Amino acid sequence: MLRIAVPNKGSLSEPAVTLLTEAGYRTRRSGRELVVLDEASEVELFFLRPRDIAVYVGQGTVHAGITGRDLLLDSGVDAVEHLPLGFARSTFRFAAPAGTMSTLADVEGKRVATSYDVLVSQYLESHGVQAQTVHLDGAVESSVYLGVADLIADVVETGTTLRAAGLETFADPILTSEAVLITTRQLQDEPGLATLVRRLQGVLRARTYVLVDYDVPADRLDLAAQITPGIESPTVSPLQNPDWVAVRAMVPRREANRVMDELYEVGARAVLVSSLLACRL
Ligand SMILES: Nc1ncnc2c1ncn2[C@@H]1O[C@H](COP(=O)(O)OP(=O)(O)OP(=O)(O)O)[C@@H](O)[C@H]1O
Ligand SMILES: O=P(O)(O)OC[C@H]1O[C@H](OP(=O)(O)OP(=O)(O)O)[C@H](O)[C@@H]1O
Ligand SMILES: [Mg+2]
Repeated sequence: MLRIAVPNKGSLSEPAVTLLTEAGYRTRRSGRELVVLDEASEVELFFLRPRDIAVYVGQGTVHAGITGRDLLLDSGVDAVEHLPLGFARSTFRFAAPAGTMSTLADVEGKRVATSYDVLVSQYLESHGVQAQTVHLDGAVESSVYLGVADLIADVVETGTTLRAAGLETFADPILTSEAVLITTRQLQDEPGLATLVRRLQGVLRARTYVLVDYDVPADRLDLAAQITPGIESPTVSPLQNPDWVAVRAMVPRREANRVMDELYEVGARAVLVSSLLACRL
């Protein structure tokens, strides 16, 4: 049984559960289930606090876990990133009252409020800046107005929370984060892990591609195939009318509309785009 730690709350939880469900795992039916055994897939899912997941993985009590890159680094645990998962994307940045700070040197001697003390302390130390960190559990943006800190270091996605607090980012981003699958160095070769990774990759790749089907005059096939080269090569099938062929190919999702326009231009018709649920490439 492969033991996998899954975030039980917060921004990571819902997309992580969706990903595992699409990858064919049985997930929890209610928010109160702490452990789910999926015998068919030979995995056990443990629903844990996102911040604790690196600790469990680092101790080897679970084989793998889903957490944020920022949380992994802040944990200081010797676990490794195995696969980026493409959701809960954010940057981790310094921010201060608008117009008060512009470079990292301005942080010298100041009080920095954060929920990620280890990450921030290590970053400041490696850049030769001395400052005091003030640990807060959340709503860090309010700390400056309330007088417990001079600036903050926190997760930024849209920047809406910062703007509402009258804060502005400055200096380079400390980190770019997203959800990641983590394991330990010792468990990289665990047999079930390869299956988990293949299943997750199958869903992640299926999300980034679409399937394009179209009919094209046989004498235009070469032109059309250049537009949709597919992964290996496009599938070409005969049609009842010998002057035409049917073509099927995978296309990156973000290019789907450009590809449809170009296919139409070269004479393709009945151009259909459909989503994929999962794949093995
Ligand atoms: N607004 C956001 N957009 C994208 N990712 C986010 C956002 N807020 C937090 N994260 C990411 O979620 C992870 C933090 O997990 P955590 O459980 O603290 O989530 P949270 O959404 O802040 O939950 P909580 O409600 O408990 O504060 C980190 O990897 C962080 O980068
Ligand atoms: O840039 P934005 O789109 O505004 O998102 C960033 C905010 O989202 C998270 O807060 P969360 O809602 O988790 O509250 P918390 O501060 O209590 O953790 C994070 O800590 C930021 O405050
Ligand atoms: Mg939060």
